[in-house]
Amino acid sequence: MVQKVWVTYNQVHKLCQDAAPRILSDFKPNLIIAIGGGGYVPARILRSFLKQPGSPNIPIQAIGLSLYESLGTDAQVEEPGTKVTRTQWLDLRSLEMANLIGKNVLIVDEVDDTRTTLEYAVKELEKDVGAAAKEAGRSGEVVQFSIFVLHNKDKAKKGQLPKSMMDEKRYLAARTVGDVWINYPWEATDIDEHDKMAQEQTVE
Ligand SMILES: O=P(O)(O)OC[C@H]1O[C@H](OP(=O)(O)OP(=O)(O)O)[C@H](O)[C@@H]1O
Ligand SMILES: Nc1nc2[nH]cnc2c(=O)[nH]1
Repeated sequence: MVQKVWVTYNQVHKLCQDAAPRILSDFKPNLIIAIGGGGYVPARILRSFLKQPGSPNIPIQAIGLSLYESLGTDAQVEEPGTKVTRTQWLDLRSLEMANLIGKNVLIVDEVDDTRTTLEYAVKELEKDVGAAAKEAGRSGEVVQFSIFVLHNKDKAKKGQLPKSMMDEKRYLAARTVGDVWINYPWEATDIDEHDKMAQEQTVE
């Protein structure tokens, strides 16, 4: 049986707060792309910590990717699917997205498990953004992608991220954990029970 851990809203908030200075100094994002559903709440919290006086908020765009589904008898632990499903994508022909060419984009998700989702997101975004830049006659200008996740599971990964991203340390996990199942607060149907489980557990 896989070990389960419970993470509270306050813990998520503080993980975003702790990571923000490093994201601001090293990644300097012009745009956040949240991978839904799990990336939405961390992305929104992070935006408040990335706000600089005198500068506008960093915009958040969303992509919807789904790999896991509830299949087994244990409703709390989901099984990985075999392929990533796109439920929402960016409109790269919009004016706002064209403005992104040559800028820094921070991809946000809550958890890096097998890395399948992040590999898919980075590959597909690089491909689409590259094509948009070419179309705009600006192929020389790349979009620099970086990644922020709340939790990275320390395990053999099925997906790979670009070597340059890892070498240049454009990947940040607020916490590295073992191969446990993390229950996030936004998945809870009874938040008081969720918080109770979080309080009673022995692991942080
Ligand atoms: O590293 P991986 O093994 O790819 O797993 C991580 C992904 O799995 C979860 O998404 P899920 O497919 O459950 O969709 P959801 O965010 O809408 O719940 C999570 O939000 C990540 O996107
Ligand atoms: N909630 C949740 N979703 C996941 N998707 C992949 N791993 C996890 C996990 O540990 N918790």
